[in-house]
Order: sequence, then structure tokens, then C-alpha cells
Amino acid sequence: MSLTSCDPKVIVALDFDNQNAANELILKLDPNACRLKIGKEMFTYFGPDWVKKVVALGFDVFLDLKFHDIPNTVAKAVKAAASLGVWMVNVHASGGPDMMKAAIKALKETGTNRPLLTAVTVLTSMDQNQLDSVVGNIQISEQVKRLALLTQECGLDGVVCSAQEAIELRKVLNNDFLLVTPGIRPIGSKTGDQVRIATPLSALQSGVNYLVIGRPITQATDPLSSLNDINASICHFAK
Ligand SMILES: O=c1ccn([C@@H]2O[C@H](COP(=O)(O)O)[C@@H](O)[C@H]2O)c(=O)[nH]1
Repeated sequence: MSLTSCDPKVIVALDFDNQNAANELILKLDPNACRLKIGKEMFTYFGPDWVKKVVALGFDVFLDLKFHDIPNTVAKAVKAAASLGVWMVNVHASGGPDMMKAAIKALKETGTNRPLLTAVTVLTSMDQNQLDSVVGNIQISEQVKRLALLTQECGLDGVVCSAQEAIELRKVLNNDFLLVTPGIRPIGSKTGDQVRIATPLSALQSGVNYLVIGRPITQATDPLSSLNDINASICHFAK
């Protein structure tokens, strides 16, 4: 079953080292059925011109470069990302309030059709031990909540978090503040390096806005069928 929606919930993470392989998949996809995410690997190999080509095909593109630097540098970087016509860009919330405020200010100055700006809270590959070795003495759920509230105070559009935190976050954040969640694994798919995972349906039931899904689609024998199955499983949430 294929499903088309004017607000596709699935963002397909294109993590390929081969542009032809990515293009082959993209040509099978429908911008009404999914959005696309281009991350550090593909951006580093294939650059801004390729991003513009994907945008020109009509896809909403999340440029997932997770900027984390001093405010002036990040402000200029998000402005450069906006010039590619992408739908969403992101920074690390742990870069702090001055950096996040500089980034959203720079985007607002680019005009009304600016990309959405989200901030990464705690990577979905991290468990409590990993977090303890970076930031001591705080539970993952608390750290995610702290960074999400800070991100909202700084005026950004949403956060990247795990769907496991969504129910608690929805209690304290504005309804229109976006929750974008990687670590999505349909039942039976390999976890890989993801730790804080959820199924597509349970994520949306928890209040998530967008599902970032890479390998369960891109590494499937039939990626289009995998995407269609996921969309069918969440058709209740399609607008
Ligand atoms: O906390 C985060 C932030 C970003 N990601 C990115 O999402 C995709 C997930 O791909 P899968 O193949 O579905 O695991 C990947 O591009 C990551 O860089 C994340 O996983 N967690």
C-alpha cells in the first residue's frame, strides 16, 4: 500500500557513500510520501550543488550537519545552509544559548521562507553510561528536557531527541514545538548503533512530529516497499 500525504512524517536518512545509489533511490521516492535527510557523509562527499539538485526535485530536505561552534561561525553556517533552499537545518543544543540565539537570528534575517531550525539534545546512540562519561550526574531524560527547554527559550523551532523522551517533553513544551526523532526501528529491523529506539507508530503516539529513518529503508531489499509499509503503519497520523 502506498500512502501520500501533504505532511509526510517520515524523513528518509540518505547515508550513502555513492551518489548514484542515492540518486537511484531518490528517483523512486515521492516528495508527498517522505522527506529526505542529507547528513555529514553525503554533504562532505557530494557538496552543496548536489543538495540543491535534491531540493529542485521537490523534496523537503533536512540538512543534518549538527553545527556546534562559536555563535558567529554557526550563524554564518546556518545562513549558508538556508541559501541551498533546504527545509530544516540543525545545531547542537549543547553549543549553548548564545550560539542558538545567533543561529535563529541569522535565519530570520534571511526572510520569511527560512528553514526550520532544530537542536540536537542527546544523540539517540547514547545510553546512560555514554552520557555519564560526558556530563556526570544527570539522567538522560533530564538532560534532554533541560536542553529542549533551553532550545525553546532561545526561539528555535524544535529539537532532535529520541521518541522515548517524547511523552515527558510534550508535558512541558509548547504544542507547536517540533520533536524530530531518529532511532526509529520498525519491529524486526536491526538496531545497529541506535540505543534509544521506538517504532514509527509508538513514536507518533508519543507526540513526535517527524520520524528520521535511515537503514531500515535504505538497506532494505526493497526500500520503496519498506517506506510504504512504514507509511501504512502510521496512516492514522497522515494529514
Ligand atoms: O540523535 C541523533 C541525531 C541524528 N541521527 C541521524 O539520524 C540518522 C539515523 O539513521 P538510522 O540508519 O535510521 O539509524 C543518521 O543519519 C544519524 O546521523 C541519529 O541517528 N541520532
